[in-house]
Amino acid sequence: MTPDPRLAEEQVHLDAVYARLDRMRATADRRLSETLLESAGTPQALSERESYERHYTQMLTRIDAAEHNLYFGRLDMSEPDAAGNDIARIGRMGILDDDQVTTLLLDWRAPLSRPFYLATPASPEGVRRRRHLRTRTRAVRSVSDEYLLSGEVDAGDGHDASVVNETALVAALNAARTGEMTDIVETIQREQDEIIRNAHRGVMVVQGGPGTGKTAVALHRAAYLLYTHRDVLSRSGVLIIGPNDTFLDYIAQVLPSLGETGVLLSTVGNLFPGIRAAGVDSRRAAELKGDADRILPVLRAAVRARQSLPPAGLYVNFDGYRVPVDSAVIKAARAAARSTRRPHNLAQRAFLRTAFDELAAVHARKLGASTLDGSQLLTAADLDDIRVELSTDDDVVRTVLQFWPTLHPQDLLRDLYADSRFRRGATRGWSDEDRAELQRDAAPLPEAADMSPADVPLLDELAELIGYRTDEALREQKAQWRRRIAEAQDALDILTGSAPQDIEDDMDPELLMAYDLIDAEQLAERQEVTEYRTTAERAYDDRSWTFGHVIVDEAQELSTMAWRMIMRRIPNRWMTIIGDTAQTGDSAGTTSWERIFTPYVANRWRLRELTVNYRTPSEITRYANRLLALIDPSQTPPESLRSNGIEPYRVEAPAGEALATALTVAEEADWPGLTAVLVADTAAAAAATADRPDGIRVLPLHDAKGLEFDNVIVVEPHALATTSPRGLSDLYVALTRATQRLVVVHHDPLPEALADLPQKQSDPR
Ligand SMILES: Nc1ncnc2c1ncn2[C@@H]1O[C@H](COP(=O)(O)OP(=O)(O)OP(=O)(O)O)[C@@H](O)[C@H]1O
Repeated sequence: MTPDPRLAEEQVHLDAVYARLDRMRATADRRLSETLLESAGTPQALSERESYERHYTQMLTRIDAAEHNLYFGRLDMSEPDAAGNDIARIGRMGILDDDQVTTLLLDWRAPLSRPFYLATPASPEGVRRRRHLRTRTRAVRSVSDEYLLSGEVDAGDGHDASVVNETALVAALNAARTGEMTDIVETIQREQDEIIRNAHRGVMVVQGGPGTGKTAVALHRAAYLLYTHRDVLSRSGVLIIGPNDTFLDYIAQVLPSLGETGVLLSTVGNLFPGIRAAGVDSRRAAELKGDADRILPVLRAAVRARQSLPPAGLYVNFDGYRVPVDSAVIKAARAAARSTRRPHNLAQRAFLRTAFDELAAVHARKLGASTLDGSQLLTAADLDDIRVELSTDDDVVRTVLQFWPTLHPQDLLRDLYADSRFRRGATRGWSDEDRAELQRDAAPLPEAADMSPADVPLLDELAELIGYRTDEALREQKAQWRRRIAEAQDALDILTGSAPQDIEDDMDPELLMAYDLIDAEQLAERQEVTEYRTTAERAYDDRSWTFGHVIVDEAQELSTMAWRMIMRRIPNRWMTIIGDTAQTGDSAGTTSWERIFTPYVANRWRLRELTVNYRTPSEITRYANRLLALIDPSQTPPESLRSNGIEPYRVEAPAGEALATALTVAEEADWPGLTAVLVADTAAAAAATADRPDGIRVLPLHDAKGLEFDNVIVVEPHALATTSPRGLSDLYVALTRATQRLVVVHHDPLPEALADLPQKQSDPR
């Protein structure tokens, strides 16, 4: 067979592009080394060095990310442009030649690349021919062409369009899964492209069934927005929220593979600085904590309960007198603080000011009253003096502050859970059962370990009510640090000034601490350097950070309290929301987008839908769609793009042995690719996970959300469908995780949607 001349032609261009990429890499490498060698004496020089260093490092990251499949598409236009060009080559990054004028490669996100994704024979967008290239290790392996103008057939150059038997899309969909999501830049489809590049600057909800590419679209939209609005977004950052850490690990490589690293990926549970929520709630507790109508009044009441009144007969000793601190004084101070309408901690100053005014007045009345007629003998200046003295008397300040103490969100939430009287007062109108759901022992756990994901939005809400800012807390920590350094310096001066020569042999442990702190000084200097942290890192540490764009994936799982927390991070409301209400498993989650967004943006949110299922072959989708009809008959089931001829089947297991049987099926079958065994019970999944051969994973359903595998075994669907109130949705999620093969292993009777699955005794390949 004669070699295809198109391969040679494209190889010439590919070589030129890689050669240029290598030169760009060498230049960036050299500049980075030079930058690192420069000394940075002044803070300004240090700052400049840091910013160059970041620039070259990012450039190298982009270059490295683009290495694989750098050049993948070409458009031949029907008319040349003004400069006489009628060919556009499209790749993972834009590349200009050494002259900085000639375009060797267009970035896939550039406007000129768009027809590559949009053109169809019905609407060719000026494109005559679209070419897909498959390359590996810098060599062109295959080329396939599509002719978009009528009359031009796929044969003009003597070669059939299907040099590759499958189109790039089908090849991508059939590829074995690696356990990590990959990018789809080469095969983005029209309805997906319209969402990725959508110019709407408000809330856009992307609804679509399982496997329609919602997550893929969200990630490519992030990459597109960073490219198109780099100035704004590199300063304010992009936040992507996912349902759990397993999911975030699964998608973590997609943006770096597109050369974008400045995005913060987080779960709701990790969104409060300093907290990694590891606690677990009962379903009812999570539901109560997630429901703003139920829990917000409780949090408000908890803060107000800390604004208390003194017991009768309380006084402070001041200047040899007993000054009463009675309800009237504290009530006046409390009213003054509340009238500021500021959060609790920030209103404390007003509280104290009024309290000292009142106490000074009480004291002055006693001290300065004329014995003749009771008239006030003290002047206004005397009263001022008393006020100042009261406000600098530790005992007085401590006594008064009990009634408007400085609050900390975590301490307050722990008290609410652990102190039954406090909880009872804050949860008026709740049933005893619901109240008991909040109860938790006051175990002296290490910081943050006891908080659950549902607690995190409550901490955030309390931080708002209290006026607690983590960046202020960090600043305070830093200030403390500097004070300690200064003290250490004093100690060191004394130590070295008066030290005997043999101090090294005879060191007092107390004095050693001074040396330790001097070491710490260098650390403190490094802290200064952390001012140049990346946007994502700074945003992570700062609760009050507001992002330029926020993407929420699996958004149907979020509670109303979680939404309040997220909305605080994005006051401009430029958001992309990805989800499928039919997959809602969390009982605090949503079944209606309208209910979620109307309070924030009224009716100014847009809905976009994805309709094609790229993941699941039609053999599997048939069963999943029956469930969808039960969950929400109004939803149109997504269409499967392909069929693979592998029929799902069931295997019956002895009582109590469904999981063991499923594992045997998985191991004996030895199917190609990754296999997931999905169960309802988290503990059973954890116990069965150890010692599995590579390629077989046992997962509780919650951790499989958003993921996909070549082969999926669903264990005991009846249990999945009945364990939670949203059980049918859970089963729907389970059935739609497979890209190739679905097997159901059960002992209990099957839900009706699966009742006609053919049975197999043992699994044939
Ligand atoms: N245009 C495309 N080209 C190639 N692969 C695609 C395309 N669109 C989607 N896919 C693939 O289809 C699979 C499903 O995509 P994705 O996980 O984004 O779907 P989803 O809608 O988020 O699904 P779910 O709701 O079930 O989590 C992924 O493997 C993804 O890479």
